[in-house]
Amino acid sequence: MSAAPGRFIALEGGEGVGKSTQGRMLAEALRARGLEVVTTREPGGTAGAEAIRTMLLTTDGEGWGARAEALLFAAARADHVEKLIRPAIARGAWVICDRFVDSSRAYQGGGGGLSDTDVLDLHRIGSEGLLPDLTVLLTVRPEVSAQRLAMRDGGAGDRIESRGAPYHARVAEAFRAFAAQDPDRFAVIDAEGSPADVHSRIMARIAGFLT
Ligand SMILES: Nc1ncnc2c1ncn2[C@@H]1O[C@H](COP(=O)(O)OP(=O)(O)OP(=O)(O)O)[C@@H](O)[C@H]1O
Ligand SMILES: Cc1cn([C@H]2C[C@H](O)[C@@H](COP(=O)(O)O)O2)c(=O)[nH]c1=O
Repeated sequence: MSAAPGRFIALEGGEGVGKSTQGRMLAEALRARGLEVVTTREPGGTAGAEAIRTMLLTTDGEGWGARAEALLFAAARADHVEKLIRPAIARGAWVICDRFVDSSRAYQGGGGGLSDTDVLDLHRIGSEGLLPDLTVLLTVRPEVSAQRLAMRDGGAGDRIESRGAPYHARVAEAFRAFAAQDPDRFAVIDAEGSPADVHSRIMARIAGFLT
């Protein structure tokens, strides 16, 4: 009998919607079933990608133009995919990634103005176009995420989180559009309500991968 296949699940959405919380809960639920689970995040997940994360998100210095920013995210992702994500999937692990290429499409594309074709070209070159088996898009009303962020860290955001409401509205709209274009890959989950409620909604969408 061949080993169960590895799976690649990405959690996506705007700032403070609960991706990290749900990633932890999902990992715990899958480990309880005896599965190997690798949790990781973007930008980051490898030493090189974490170094790029610091360059991208700390508020020192003059910041990056939209194209340089997109290239840096793609470079971080290339290292992450090559060194951590592909090897984990190949040995049969479940990879749960807090953000992946759809964040680049939504932030650098929808928010920053790059075309979706350009963002996907960078992903093709950097990561051979790897896509998650399932992208869980968590959605909440902006006032709910603002309240969660205020409770978590007083709303003190990093360089990208601190961009204004119009930028984040474009990001949210881009995520919605990508999910509508690709309903087989995206599961859009209402992320309002308790963490346990949201977790149950996610587990219901993951069920097909567990049989
Ligand atoms: N369903 C929920 N109800 C209430 N609070 C929540 C819920 N889920 C997460 N939180 C809280 O909201 C805050 C943001 O959650 P979390 O850090 O998981 O979001 P995130 O999407 O990973 O954020 P970021 O975009 O900054 O990475 C945390 O303080 C967390 O404890
Ligand atoms: C992967 C990725 C991320 N971003 C942005 C989104 C957030 O503002 C930060 C990451 O911070 P988090 O607290 O870990 O969510 O980076 C982006 O603009 N493009 C991307 O590809």
